[in-house]
Amino acid sequence: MQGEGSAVALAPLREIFSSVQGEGPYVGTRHLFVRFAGCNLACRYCDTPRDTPATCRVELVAGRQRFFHLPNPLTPEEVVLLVVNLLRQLRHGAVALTGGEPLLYPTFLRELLPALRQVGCRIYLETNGTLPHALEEVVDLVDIVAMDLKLPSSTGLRSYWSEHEEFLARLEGKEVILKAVVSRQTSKEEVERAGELAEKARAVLVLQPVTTRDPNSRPSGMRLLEMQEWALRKTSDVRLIPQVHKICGWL
Ligand SMILES: C[S@@+](CC[C@H](N)C(=O)[O-])C[C@H]1O[C@@H](n2cnc3c(N)ncnc32)[C@H](O)[C@@H]1O
Ligand SMILES: Nc1nc2[nH]cc(C(=O)O)c2c(=O)[nH]1
Ligand code: SF4
Ligand SMILES: [Mg+2]
Repeated sequence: MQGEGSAVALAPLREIFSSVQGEGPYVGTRHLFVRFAGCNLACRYCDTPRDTPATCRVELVAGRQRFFHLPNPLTPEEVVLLVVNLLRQLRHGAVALTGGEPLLYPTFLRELLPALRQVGCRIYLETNGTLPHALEEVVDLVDIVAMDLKLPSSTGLRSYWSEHEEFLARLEGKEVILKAVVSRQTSKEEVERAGELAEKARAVLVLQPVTTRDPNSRPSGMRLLEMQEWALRKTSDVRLIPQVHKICGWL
């Protein structure tokens, strides 16, 4: 998103806050979350609003869940100042870029990330793995990529296997976490395909049970064990990890 006649990149954000990483192998680590607004997908299970809010809510004191609000869109400089204010208060393992879909804003990220790296924090990118060209623009500026594998059984969308393959091809040498949200309807074929991709990418595969009030969508504990076994026939590191922040009451 470009401002009128300005060279500065702008992006709409939803929130900036300090919390405990609730997903994947870094669960339990303190991360500084920067959540972009807007997404190119519409996963059935998504727990994040799809709109672009008029303002971005920002924590003043890391982790206290007390916010001030800034009008969207923001500039990279503003985001650096807001993030540095929180990083100065408390050690964080990484700045976690999420959304919405952060890779909708590659120009903004190219201006934001070098400044964040200068303050010495690792960059953790949470992404839906469907925008390989946008990834190409920023891959040198991120340290850890947590890439979702979008399974039709849980997203309710078409499959994105070819985009995922193109995306992974650009992640050589990066730390990659593959994450698949699974539901009661997730098939053996989908899980095996996810395992094959993880094996090819030499990445850990996280099977993340969908968080839902719908008992017909929630996979049973036994079904999750079965899914793990299906995936373990294809790759060696398969972990069953729910969204811990929703269990523990963290943002
Ligand atoms: C909100 S998305 C934003 C980043 C990116 N768009 C993506 O999908 O990875 C962040 C993570 O939350 C997960 N997620 C969202 N809603 C969920 C739910 N109801 N149950 C389990 N995981 C969910 C997504 O699968 C993704 O791994
Ligand atoms: N605590 C916490 N951990 C998270 N890991 C990934 C998240 C996301 O929404 O991208 C998330 C989130 O929203 N909160
Ligand atoms: S890609 Fe991520 S942000 Fe977009 S709808 Fe799916 S889960 Fe939500
Ligand atoms: Mg979340």
